[in-house]
Formats: sequence, C-alpha cells, structure tokens
Amino acid sequence: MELFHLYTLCAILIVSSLYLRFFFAGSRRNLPAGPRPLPLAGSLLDLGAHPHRSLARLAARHGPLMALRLGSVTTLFAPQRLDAHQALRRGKVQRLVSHVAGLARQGAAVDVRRLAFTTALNLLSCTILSADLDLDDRGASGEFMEVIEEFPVAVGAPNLSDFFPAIAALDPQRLRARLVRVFKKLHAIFDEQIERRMQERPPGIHPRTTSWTCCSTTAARRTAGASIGKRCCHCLRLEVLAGDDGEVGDDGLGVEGELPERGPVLAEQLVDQRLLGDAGGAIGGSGGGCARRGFLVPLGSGPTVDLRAEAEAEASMGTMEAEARMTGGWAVGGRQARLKYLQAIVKETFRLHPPAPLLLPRQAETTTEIRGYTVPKGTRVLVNVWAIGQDRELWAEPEKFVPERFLEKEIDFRGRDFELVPFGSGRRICPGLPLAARMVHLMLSTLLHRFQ
Ligand code: HEM
Repeated sequence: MELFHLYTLCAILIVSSLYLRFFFAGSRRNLPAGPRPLPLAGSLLDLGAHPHRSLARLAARHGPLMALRLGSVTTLFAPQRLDAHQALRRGKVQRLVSHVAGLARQGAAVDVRRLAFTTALNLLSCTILSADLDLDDRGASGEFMEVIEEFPVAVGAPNLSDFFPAIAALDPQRLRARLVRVFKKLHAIFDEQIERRMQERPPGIHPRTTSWTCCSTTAARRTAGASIGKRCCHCLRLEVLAGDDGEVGDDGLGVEGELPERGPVLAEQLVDQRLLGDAGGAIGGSGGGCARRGFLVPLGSGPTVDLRAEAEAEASMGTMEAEARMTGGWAVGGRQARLKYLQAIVKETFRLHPPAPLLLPRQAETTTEIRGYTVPKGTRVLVNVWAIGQDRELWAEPEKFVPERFLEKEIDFRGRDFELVPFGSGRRICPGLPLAARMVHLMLSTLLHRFQ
C-alpha cells in the first residue's frame, strides 16, 4: 500500500511538471526576452522593495520590451510609450500600395488624392468604429469625403451673421442651413455605422456601462430591444468607440500613441460634435487635403526634391524591409521619423499650404492687453497661419518650395515653434496631430518608394 502511494505521488509529480513545462514553454513562445521565472513565484522575487528600480535594471539587461512572469501572470513591461496602432497603420498603407499597384498593372489612372484620403479615413474609421472602408468603394468613402469637403467651405466662408449678430437668426447667406445639412449627412453616416455594430452584436448583450461610455437609458433600451433615438446617439458613439467589450482598447483610442494623455475627454471630443465639426477639415487635411494641396505636387516640380526624397525613402525602406522580413511584419513605422528630407518636405508643405489657414476662431474671455492695445472681452481672434508661413522676416523667399530650409532649422510643427503651427498650438492644438503626422509620413514615403 505504501509503495502504491509512492508510485501515485511520483506519477502526479512527473505529469504536473511535464504539464507545467509545456504550459510555460508555450506561454513564453515568441514573448519578448525577460528573466527566467522560478516555478510558481515566477520573477516576483526579482521585484524587491523598489519594483520601479528593479524593473529598470532588468530592462537594461533584457531589452526595452520585457516579459516577466509574476506568479502565474505574464506581464509585459515597456519603459517607453508603446505605439499600439502601428500595425493598423501599416496594414492600411499596405492596402493602399496593393491597390495602387493593381491600378498601375491595369494601366488605370490613380486618384492619389482620393486614395490617400480614404486610407486616412479608413484608419480613423477602424480606430473609432471598427469599420473598414473599401478603397474601391466610391459610395461610403466618396460620400464621407463630400461631407468633409463641404465643412471648410461652409465654416470658412465669411459669415455676415458673425459680424452682425443681430441678424444671425435670419441666416442671410444660408450658411447655418448649409452646415445643418452637412451635419445631418454626417450623423446619418455615423448612425449607419452604429446601426451596423448593433446588428452585429448578439441580442441581449450590451457593453459594460462605465462612467463615460454609455448612459443607463441607452443600455436599458438596447437590452429591451427598443429602437434608440437620436438623443442616445452620443452615448452610443462613445460606446462604439469603446469597443465591443466596453473597454477602450483594441480599436479604441485609449492605446494610440500620444492620445491617451487626453483620455476620455479626447474621446468625447472626437466623437461628439467636435469630431464631426473640426476633424472634418482635419481629416481632409490628413489625407486628401495634404495630397491635394501639397505633398505630391511640389515633389513633381523639382528633380532635386524628387530624387532626394526618393533616395531617402529607398534607403530607409531597404532597412525597413530587411527588418520587416526578420520580424515577419511590413514597413516599420518608427523609421519614418528618421527620414529627415521627407520630414522637411512635409514641413515645407504645411508652411506653404496649411490645411486650416486661419485655425479655429478664438474669442477673448476677458478684456486683455496685447502690445499696449486693449482687446475687449468678446473680441474674435483669428490667427493667420498662412500669413506666418509667408512672412519674409521669418522665411527667405517664402513663396518658393524649398524643403532644404528645414534641414538647417530645428523647427517642428508640434505647436512649440510659432513660425510653423499648421495644427495650432496650446490647449486647443489639434489632438489628431500624432496620428496625422504618422500617416502623412508613412503614406508619402511608401508611395515614393514603391511607385515612380
Ligand atoms: C494633416 C492633418 C491635420 C491638420 C493639418 C489638422 C489641423 C487642425 C487645426 C489647425 C486645428 C485647430 C487648432 C487650433 O485652432 O489651435 C485642429 C483641431 C482639431 N483637430 Fe485636427 N488636423 C489634422 C488631423 C486631424 C485628425 C486626423 C483628427 C482626428 C483624429 C483631428 C482632430 C481634431 C480635433 C478634434 C480638433 C479640435 C480640437 C479643439 O478644438 O480642442 N485632426 N486640427
């Protein structure tokens, strides 16, 4: 009997150690490097009294992205910010390239402006709505593009009502009516996406309610299978933004580069009227606007510019592809940051053709003094970014497209250098800047590299 117990114990030990070995080997497969875990405790003992210091020490040994097993939980540590949307961006640009290659093989014309626009839009719609727009589809993306193009026209046109508020109710130029129509179309597009997401969800399941994602009425109405009125759309948009499980995550904004710093506020901004209002012009800027107003036109206008940019894209892409082959991925987005000349082209284009030449209007909240002048409360303030880009005191031969000027100057468009503020500056700086900047560089360098 004693012997039987001994055999049973041995068998259990052997089976469980084999299982644990298999389990942990499998779970560590293709994980980033990290310290070898002890049985059961994993690397818990490595953390010590000051985990932040111990982790930094371990990262210095194992690399910037490190996997640790703490108890039974595998944990990933990154001392730097992670760009979780890199794969999504790459996928979109890869699709753009395949599409353009297909058109080139057929000898068909390529509408770069529309394709760049749809690619940028696609990234946004995947990020916000998990919906992919077809590059061929003139329907959905074409309609969206029309709506977005109408915004700057309706918003940017000088409006008599702004100058004579007493007649605002009459809307003499019908601009307000026009904007209402545009918003209606845009809401219809969003409503369609919301409806689609709701249809796809199994009946009776509604996302977890969090303080900012979804109001209880909406959840209750949906659970009851009732239709949802326009008033609930705001909540739904936030809910859609939050992804299927109510978490801002895989397709939500909470993981994108620099955006989480602004958190739910940004999410609300993006999804509520602001997105519908401001990002409209902005989206046009990030894709079609840039292609239309700038990047590709000046590139074709000077052989030096063209060749240098191409050579740089070529060199960088060579490395990127080698890297991609090793990692099994595609173009490595981070490398874009090192394309100095391409960056200079992008900056020069923003200087000459800022997509929002007057930014968004401001209003003085209090009476204030600037350069000895009094600015009364309520004064409308317009910043002419286009004129700043044309200022002869700041730029030599400002009317010329000369990217080289940015090779000599340490000027960026992120709102710190007031000579170049195509995305605005300060508290109301464009929150889409990181996304737009990455997409513009990635699309431009990829197209230059792949096509003549
Ligand atoms: C090349 C691309 C883009 C350009 C040039 C651009 C430019 C701008 C500018 C000039 C403003 C006004 C800033 C100010 O008045 O100080 C703005 C605001 C805004 N942009 Fe962009 N944008 C771009 C892309 C995007 C994208 C891709 C998104 C969305 C993901 C976006 C979302 C917004 C929002 C929500 C605001 C309003 C911010 C606020 O009022 O606080 N933009 N953008």
